[in-house]
Amino acid sequence: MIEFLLPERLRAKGGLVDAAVGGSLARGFSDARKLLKVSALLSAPIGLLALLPSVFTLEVYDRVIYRHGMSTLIALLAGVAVAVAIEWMLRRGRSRRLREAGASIDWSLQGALLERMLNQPLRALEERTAAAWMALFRDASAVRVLLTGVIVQSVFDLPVALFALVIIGIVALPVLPVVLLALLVFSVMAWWLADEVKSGKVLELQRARNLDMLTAEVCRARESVKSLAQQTAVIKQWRDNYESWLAESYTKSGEIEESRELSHSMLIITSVAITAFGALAVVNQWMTIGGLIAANMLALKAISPISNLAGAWRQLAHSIEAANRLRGVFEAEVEPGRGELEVPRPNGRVVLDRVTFRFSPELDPIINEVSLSLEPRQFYAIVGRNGAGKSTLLKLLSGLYRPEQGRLLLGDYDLQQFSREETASWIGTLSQNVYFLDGSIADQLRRVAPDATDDQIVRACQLAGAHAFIAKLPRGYNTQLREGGRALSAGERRKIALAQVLLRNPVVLVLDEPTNDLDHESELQLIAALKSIARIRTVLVVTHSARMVANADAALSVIGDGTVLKISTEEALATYFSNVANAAARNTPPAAPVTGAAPVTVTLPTGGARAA
Ligand SMILES: Nc1ncnc2c1ncn2[C@@H]1O[C@H](COP(=O)(O)OP(=O)(O)OP(=O)(O)O)[C@@H](O)[C@H]1O
Repeated sequence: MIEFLLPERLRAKGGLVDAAVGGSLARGFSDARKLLKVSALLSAPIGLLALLPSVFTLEVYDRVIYRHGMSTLIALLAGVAVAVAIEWMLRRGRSRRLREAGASIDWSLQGALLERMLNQPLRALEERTAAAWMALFRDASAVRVLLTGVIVQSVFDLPVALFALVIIGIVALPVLPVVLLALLVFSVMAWWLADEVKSGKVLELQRARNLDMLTAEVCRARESVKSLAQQTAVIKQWRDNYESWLAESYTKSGEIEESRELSHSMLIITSVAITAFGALAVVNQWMTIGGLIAANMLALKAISPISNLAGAWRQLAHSIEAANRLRGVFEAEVEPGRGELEVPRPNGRVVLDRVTFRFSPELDPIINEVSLSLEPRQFYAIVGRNGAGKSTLLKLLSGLYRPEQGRLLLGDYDLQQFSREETASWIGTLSQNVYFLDGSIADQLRRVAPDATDDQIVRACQLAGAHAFIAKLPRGYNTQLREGGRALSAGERRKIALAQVLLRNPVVLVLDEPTNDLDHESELQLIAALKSIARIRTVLVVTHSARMVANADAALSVIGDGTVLKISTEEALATYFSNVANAAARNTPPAAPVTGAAPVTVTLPTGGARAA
């Protein structure tokens, strides 16, 4: 079983990130392995010492009681006291090492899982729900429990069973066959109960996982549930899931209780059988009465590791399942790590060379053999109907999605060779969904550009239109954001996110519907800022805003059948914005290029205003 958990099995091939993840995993597991070895070694003397009370009983009956050996009793008591003290110390040492091994496995596995998860391509991240990703972290705990919990301790105690049998053979040979028979029955019973390990799945735990995931979803969607008054449907769905889990759990608990009761009865039967056979043997003087009592105690020691293992099958099956799921994540492909050489900063030309992309093999391509060349110092609007594929195209252009076929070039470089950090430092992406990790506004900005000066941060916020509202907050840049920034308005969140993008001073700016949630004045300011940035950078904006399109240099029309056309902004306006066309038909001027907005001087935050 431990074979599943070796770091070599959890490590995927090649790449710097792999080496880093594999390295920390291997270190954590190798530390744990050393500690487990010491614990296993300590288990031998602990097991031997644990048998002493039986030997003590034997000696008390056979020597002290029958021969009135008071000095023997004192010597035995002294010996037992020393043995108990030593055993206590050894047990403490073993528990400490098992605890440390658990901590080492937890630390390395959870850390490596997080690293591995965040280094997977965005598509792989999207394929599991957030709740499913969280469940994987609980899987890491299940692996730790397997390696340091009751199962390992029972395995460590198996040699004790052997020692106990040897002593029974010496002091109570006639009852040995009874004990061996009992061991056989317990082993068969343990195997019979191991159906979950044999089938490789624990239905109850699967249902518990589903219930956990649904609960997490409900907590996340609480606002939508409330605003759409979906409580009744949600509560029903949750109760159905709960009942499905409860039914399985109830049945399983029943089976476990039955097996526990059966074990209990079997132990009594074993003890009665040993006593009965032993009595006959004592009467026939084949063994002593002390041997009989000791044999009863030793039989319990021999049987308990097997019966403990039988009770731990469910945990074992769960841990094996968890390890397999984790192995799937560790074997999945990750994005390349940072290159060995720092290459010159690319210019802002973006080339799509016969690029095809689809979400899964059975679906039609969203982008089909598209070739495009987007030039630096240009402002492109990307337009198209809902669901046409604009955001998908943008994710391809920003390196978040990788083409199934074809190449994506930034300047002279094929984008596939770069790490996410390198790509993000050149292509700044503002996605449709803005989410902030817990921390102050300043923390959010520093997280993306740790070396930025205060002045650069403030300038990026000014450029993004965020500084004015941040300045008015009672705690300004120290305002704490929680749960993605719920305390801010959607427009405010978008402005801070734009400031994060600008702080990285990218050569290409890729923005997905940046004017969503912005008021009229903010939209005008943003358009003016983007126009200024486009004098030195490449700017690509997915938009439904006629005003934004009117101010772009060119438009890309995403048709929705896999093709993308490069068209003029006039065509884009005429085709996609019926309000503009209608306005034109009514002889009213279409949305004019921004002239009234306050002029914005663009000095990019890091490195100043550089030509692309
Ligand atoms: N993760 C995904 N898995 C499968 N299909 C997806 C996924 N994301 C998007 N799609 C599908 O791809 C198509 C294009 O989606 P995309 O988000 O690119 O559209 P869009 O043009 O940006 O739309 P909108 O204007 O509404 O934002 C849609 O039909 C959508 O259902």
